[in-house]
Amino acid sequence: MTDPTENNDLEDTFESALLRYGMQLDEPLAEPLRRYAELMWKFNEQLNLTRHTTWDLYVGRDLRDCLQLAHLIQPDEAVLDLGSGNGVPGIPLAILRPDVDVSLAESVGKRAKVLDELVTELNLSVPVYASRGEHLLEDFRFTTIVSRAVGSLMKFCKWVEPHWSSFDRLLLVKGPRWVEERAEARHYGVLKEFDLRVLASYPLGIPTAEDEESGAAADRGDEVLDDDDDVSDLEGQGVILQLSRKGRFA
Ligand SMILES: C[S@@+](CC[C@H](N)C(=O)[O-])C[C@H]1O[C@@H](n2cnc3c(N)ncnc32)[C@H](O)[C@@H]1O
Repeated sequence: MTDPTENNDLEDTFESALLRYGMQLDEPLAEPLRRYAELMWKFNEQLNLTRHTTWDLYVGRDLRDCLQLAHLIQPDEAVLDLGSGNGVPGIPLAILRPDVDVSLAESVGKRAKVLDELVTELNLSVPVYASRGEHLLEDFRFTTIVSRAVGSLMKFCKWVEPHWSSFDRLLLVKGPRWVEERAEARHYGVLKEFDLRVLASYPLGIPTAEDEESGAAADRGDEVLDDDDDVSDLEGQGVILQLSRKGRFA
């Protein structure tokens, strides 16, 4: 697998990055996704929103995660992106899945204001709440909470623990360190009441021919992970974890 950030010879356009990562998007989706990145980078000059300021990083890290997530949401769901920051994954998800009601929660007021401007400019019908996501759960109900780069598995279990009647499942986009997060959460006993599943796993970086052949970016099915399950086959991969109440998605 190649790390695109180390190769200065690669052409850095949206189209070439999509090609390199083997992603195909129809123009009606590609256009707003391109525009979102351009707007985000414009706001990034005033406020620290993202370090992914090349097309390769945007496509290879942000879009890759959002496309994986988009496959895992059922029609007509109500989704909350908790800790939206720059809008990932909520904004691309709203573009990719217009049938889904997406809301964004961001606790830092200045970032929430920028998110508001982004969704307005992109003509998306996406409410933005300048609030801690878990506080919203006191007044609203969602089917799925999605989140990336906001907190450890253990933190999430604690944040949402009093609010499980306000949503059905959590989908967390995680890098390879999720294995240590799982060990920490197990150690403190916070996973006892929950089922943890790896809904998707995928290679980080540009997929190789072998990745394509072996189906490395594959749905993992919906097996609940047992305490002693060997997950070494997922080493170095990105994953989407689903946390739900025991037996809820049996
Ligand atoms: C590292 S950024 C990640 C942004 C984006 N999700 C991404 O993947 O690039 C984390 C963001 O979550 C926000 N945040 C942290 N805890 C939060 C909470 N409990 N509710 C809402 N926002 C939160 C922070 O203010 C920050 O903007």
